[in-house]
Amino acid sequence: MANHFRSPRDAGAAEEPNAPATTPQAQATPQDPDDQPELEPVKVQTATIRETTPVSADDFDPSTQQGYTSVFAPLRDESAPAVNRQGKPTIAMKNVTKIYPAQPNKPALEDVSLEVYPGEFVFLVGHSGSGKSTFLKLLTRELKATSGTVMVAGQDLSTMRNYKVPYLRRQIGCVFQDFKLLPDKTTYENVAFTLECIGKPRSVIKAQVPEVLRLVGLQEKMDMYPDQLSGGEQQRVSVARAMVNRPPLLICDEPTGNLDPAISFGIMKLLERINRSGTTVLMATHDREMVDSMRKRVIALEAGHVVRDQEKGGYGYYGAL
Ligand SMILES: Nc1ncnc2c1ncn2[C@@H]1O[C@H](COP(=O)(O)OP(=O)(O)OP(=O)(O)O)[C@@H](O)[C@H]1O
Repeated sequence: MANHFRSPRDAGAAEEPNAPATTPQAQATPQDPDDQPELEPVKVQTATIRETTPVSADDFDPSTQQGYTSVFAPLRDESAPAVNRQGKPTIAMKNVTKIYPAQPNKPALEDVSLEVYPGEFVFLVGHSGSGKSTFLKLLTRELKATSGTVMVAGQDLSTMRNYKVPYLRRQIGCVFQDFKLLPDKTTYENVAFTLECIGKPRSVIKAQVPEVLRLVGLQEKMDMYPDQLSGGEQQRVSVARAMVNRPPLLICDEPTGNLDPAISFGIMKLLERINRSGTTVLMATHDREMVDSMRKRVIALEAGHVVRDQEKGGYGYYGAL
């Protein structure tokens, strides 16, 4: 059995001001210690997840551990009204323009203003080169806007000092097309690494990692390395890693881009479930079928402009280019 509890190799990396949000150490969030509701395990693709106790050698009550937060939040009632758009938005962009120095006459984004509220599920669609990745990178402060204001979770990224950026990124889970797993770490270790890097106690890690792996249906593959997993399984590890600390915002850049349709559907159902437990999800995608079947809010970009912002929208005509 792999050593789940070895020290992080470079826990200090979490505090690097410019650590990209693509890394596990960038993903975390403030915790609510009272948030420990139970939830039925999810059915992922064809595998039924058995109701088991968390895989742990020790018999202890994780909820008594300081810093423990269950990843199993209650699901929002599906028949409940759509998201309440009052209060503080998770994302607020006002007149945002981004110009790359290499293309000074062609803004990648121009005068973009929009708001995304807590609990929303939003698809970001558009042709290749329309500005989707630029949009997402502005939210993690991988890029800074040339002008305008970008607010995430109430924080103004335009004026945020570099040393605060890692703390911002702890509130944003990221899932990418190419998974970005650490190849020399097991499933368990890949997820645990996120918590290790932000200094979570070993007892908390030991409780939360099996719990989140159970949620994504990988509790029986905890000791496998990424190259022993299928693409869909790897993506589920990366989803587990992104949400192990229950970030309020989950950003997904083409999360199903490398997966076949059936597997993609399982990933989308997982993301939808995470969303229904309160996490705001923003997903850039070219997956027309997925967007059309989910009927969520759709924001469409064309040449750096928002050309559509539609409740329960479809993909639109972006497939040909
Ligand atoms: N580092 C960069 N330097 C200069 N121009 C860039 C840079 N990154 C992106 N661009 C340009 O900005 C525009 C938007 O690119 P972006 O990557 O955001 O599009 P996208 O919608 O994510 O595309 P795709 O769907 O292919 O990933 C494009 O014209 C692109 O060429």
